[in-house]
Amino acid sequence: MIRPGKSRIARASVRWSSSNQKRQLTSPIIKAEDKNLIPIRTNLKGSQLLNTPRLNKGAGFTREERAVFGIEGFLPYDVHSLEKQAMRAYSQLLKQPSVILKHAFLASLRDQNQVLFYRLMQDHLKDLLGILYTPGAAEAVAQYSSLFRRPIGCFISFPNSDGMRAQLESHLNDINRTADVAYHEHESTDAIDLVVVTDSEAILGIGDQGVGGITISTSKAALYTLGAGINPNRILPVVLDVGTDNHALFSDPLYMGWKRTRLRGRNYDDFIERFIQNCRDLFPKAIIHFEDFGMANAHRLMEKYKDIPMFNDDIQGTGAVALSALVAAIRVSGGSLKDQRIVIYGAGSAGMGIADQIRDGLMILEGLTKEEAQSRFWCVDRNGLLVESMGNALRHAQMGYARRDEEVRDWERANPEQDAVRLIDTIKAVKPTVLIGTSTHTRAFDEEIVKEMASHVERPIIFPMSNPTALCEVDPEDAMAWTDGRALVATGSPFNPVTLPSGKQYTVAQTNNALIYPALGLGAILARSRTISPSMLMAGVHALASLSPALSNPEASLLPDLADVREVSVTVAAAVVRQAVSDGNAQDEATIKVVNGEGELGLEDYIRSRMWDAVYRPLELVD
Ligand SMILES: NC(=O)c1ccc[n+]([C@@H]2O[C@H](COP(=O)([O-])OP(=O)(O)OC[C@H]3O[C@@H](n4cnc5c(N)ncnc54)[C@H](O)[C@@H]3O)[C@@H](O)[C@H]2O)c1
Ligand SMILES: O=C(O)C[C@H](O)C(=O)O
Ligand SMILES: [Mn+2]
Repeated sequence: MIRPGKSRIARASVRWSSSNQKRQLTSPIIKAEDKNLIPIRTNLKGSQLLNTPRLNKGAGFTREERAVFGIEGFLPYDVHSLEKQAMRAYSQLLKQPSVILKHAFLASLRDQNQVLFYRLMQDHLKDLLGILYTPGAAEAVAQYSSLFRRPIGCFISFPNSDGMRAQLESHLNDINRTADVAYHEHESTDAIDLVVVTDSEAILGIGDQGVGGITISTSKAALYTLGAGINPNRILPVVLDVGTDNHALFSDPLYMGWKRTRLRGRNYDDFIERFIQNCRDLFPKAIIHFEDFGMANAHRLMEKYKDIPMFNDDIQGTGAVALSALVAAIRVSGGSLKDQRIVIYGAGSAGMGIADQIRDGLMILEGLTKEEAQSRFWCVDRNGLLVESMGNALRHAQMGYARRDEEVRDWERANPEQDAVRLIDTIKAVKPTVLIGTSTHTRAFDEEIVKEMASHVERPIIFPMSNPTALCEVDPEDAMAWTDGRALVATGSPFNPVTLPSGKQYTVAQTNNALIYPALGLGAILARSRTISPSMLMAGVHALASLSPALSNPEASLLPDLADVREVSVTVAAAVVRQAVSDGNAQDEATIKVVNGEGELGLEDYIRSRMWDAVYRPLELVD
């Protein structure tokens, strides 16, 4: 992905933060109340206003607003603060007996009162992330059609594709009618900064989910707001319904999507092209976030659209978060990135995205050639270790990583009858320092594998990154028990802290792309970057790695807590913006000025000042 000579991150200018350079997370000094929020102007009154989630305040409407907008008779008398409303909503949520019903409660709150939904989420982010996002979102996606109440997001279905432009325009008009997209003075009035789109072929680790994939787009969209303060009214979550190869959905009478096998080939490509061109026309400033596409399409589309502001979260976001965690882990284990022997189990979008990002890190930071960098990896997929003799069976993204057959010829095999070199064979022969799981293979890193790895290295670095929780390659508690607490572990889904043999608690970092993609998006939006370049990603990696708690305390988590993502995002977005400006990729004059030291605020405060907060803005009636 790094094109030699194109990246302007000069090797000499790149320094990983060392332990004494660890950055502190600071709390925002710019409060929502000080942001000079523009009143919302609307002509909606009465029940129409109450039924418009982007404007509704429920019991939070002031006395004056109730009189002006004709809603006194629609509401009980007392006026409640947003804080009190959030407390009530939280106690209602706690009464829901399961994760899926809690998720459904949050979805319906979002669909009633947007500000209250975000305020509740912000107040209890640590508790609620696992419900709204991974792992809760997985269940919600899978049960989409049975739990459906009211649609949220944008549905572009292939059989309706003649009207695609009109469908997108309707969303734009609807946003302009039911929301005031300019949140504060600096914001432009043309909506849509960000499109989050999935075609649902590879949702998390649960595969093809058809139209239910809309919930991954809406969850990722909510994380942009919670994690980086992107105005929710300027984000469009989209599902492209191109059919499904999940035949269980066909036989479900309640399934709500298009009951056809998945569109492939030319028709698929033309459909995606029309979607991208319509987005470029209607939302010229928007960046496009691709989520959970199948591996073959994900890589192809990323390559095809690399000259527009887009990124693939599963490939690039995941690569970036994994490299950040790896850099932190190496600080603790000692040694350098170039000394690592890295086994990746599950050579799909995420696995190969991680390989590419670490490879780029080796090239930029350690000055390795591409071939030297690729020689540090052994990738194992369903059919075993990737080797050159697999030929055409190798996917394009895997090619540079296939090992020479001679290398493995004399390896000891657990099952010599089989051609494939299994994970255990690879671990025995390679003696890896790093083992990353993106396979969706539950508990694949069993006791034998983990103990074998730990018998060769002092601090085995083990990242079981598959989501949701049930698909994780190893429970961190087991990994710690099998290594006497020596492993450095980070997982994709949230896990509780582990008690080590010493009696100390070990916090397991959540190595989830949610720790970095919101800030990548924010940085790209503020800079109005022409593309999202490899050097911007690498700048984000540096910034995130510099915030690792493990830099100052080797027993601490490898990455900041996902619940602190909003402050993490300020630092990461600042790095991304700076890189976009120094690459000549930024187009936003105001932001460029700030980076050049000509603004009223420093860059981080400027970023905070541009973030959306869950507060009620005053309402003004217009005719
Ligand atoms: N932590 C994160 O931020 C993050 C980000 C993206 C994806 N993921 C997770 O990574 C996993 C893979 O996602 P993806 O988008 O790369 O999917 P993918 O389908 O592109 O890749 C999965 C790969 O694993 C391989 N595989 C499946 N079963 C296997 C087995 N038994 N042994 C070896 N290989 C096997 C498949 O052949 C495929 O190449 C999912 O669980 C997803 O949730 C995590
Ligand atoms: O959604 C997540 O939790 C991360 C990631 O994008 C995934 O596909 O698993
Ligand atoms: Mn994903």
